[in-house]
Amino acid sequence: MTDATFDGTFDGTFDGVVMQGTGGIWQVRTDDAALFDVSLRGRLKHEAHGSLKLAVGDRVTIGRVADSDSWAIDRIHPRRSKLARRAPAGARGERIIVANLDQVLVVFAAARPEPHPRMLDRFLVIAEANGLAARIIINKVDLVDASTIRERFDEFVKAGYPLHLVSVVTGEGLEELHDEVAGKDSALTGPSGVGKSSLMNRLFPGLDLRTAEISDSVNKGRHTTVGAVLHPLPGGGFVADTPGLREVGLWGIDAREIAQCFPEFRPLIHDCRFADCTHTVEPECAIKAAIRSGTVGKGRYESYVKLREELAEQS
Ligand SMILES: Nc1nc2c(ncn2[C@@H]2O[C@H](COP(=O)(O)OP(=O)(O)OP(=O)(O)O)[C@@H](O)[C@H]2O)c(=O)[nH]1
Ligand SMILES: [Zn+2]
Repeated sequence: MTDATFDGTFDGTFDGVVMQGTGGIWQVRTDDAALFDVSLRGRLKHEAHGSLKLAVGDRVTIGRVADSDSWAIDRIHPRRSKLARRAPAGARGERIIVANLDQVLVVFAAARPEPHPRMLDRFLVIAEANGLAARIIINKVDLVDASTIRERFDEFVKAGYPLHLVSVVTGEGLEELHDEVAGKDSALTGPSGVGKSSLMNRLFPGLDLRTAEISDSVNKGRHTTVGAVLHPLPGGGFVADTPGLREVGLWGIDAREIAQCFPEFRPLIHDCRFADCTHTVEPECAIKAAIRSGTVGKGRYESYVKLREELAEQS
């Protein structure tokens, strides 16, 4: 197998996906499910300081380095999407957490731990700022009465987010959720203890989310993998476990962009009297009118105001 970029350095090339990586060694899974530990070629390493930074989730072409047993990444394919942490103000560049995602799965629990809707807003804003679709999953619905949960998360349904009420214990809602995850490339996130691993292991038996085998060379000298790790799903697609996202701040998002990160605000923004309306103190603000009429949730608006203030302080 060769391709147009083959320059004689490799015996052959294969296409695959970067599953994980630390310390310059990356694990690539080829399209026929073989795993390789690879490094970046010198040329790409230099480019990595520019716009082309290799990330978990990237599609790559790898090849065997001639006259050796080692493999290297020959080419990084263009990305269709990315989940990135932007750099703090003043710093350059961004850190890509996962490339090539279809959606972000934000998992919270109905109870134990108690859900914080305003924390959920932060996860959703991160997804929106990256142009990614988000799906809200409320696990442990066996612990709380159904109408209480529905009421509690109604503002997110109004905002247009798909909401899955599920329980690993009773099996409720799992079939529908399975159909929305299978075959797709998803990032999994949410607070600790909400049941993310239990849920994925139940949806895809054998996935073994937290105990995924980290190849020795990839994890050399480290106790835990710091970056995202992809878990391939049977039948295609993957789930990316993204520990990094839990601490992701909203660094680098412009305060003026934040209203765009609330999907239920987007169709209203142009109806405000002032084109540069901040939706806080101005008269004839379409968003404040929507809160009064109940089409936009008060809690969501509270998050908007708080996040906007935080971001304004950064710049
Ligand atoms: N009642 C109830 N308990 C659940 C459910 N799903 C998971 N749990 C329990 O919740 C606890 C946390 O589950 P985990 O799967 O470890 O949670 P996690 O989100 O992966 O946690 P981290 O690894 O810390 O991020 C475990 O004790 C599970 O048995 C559920 O649907 N109902
Ligand atoms: Zn306004």
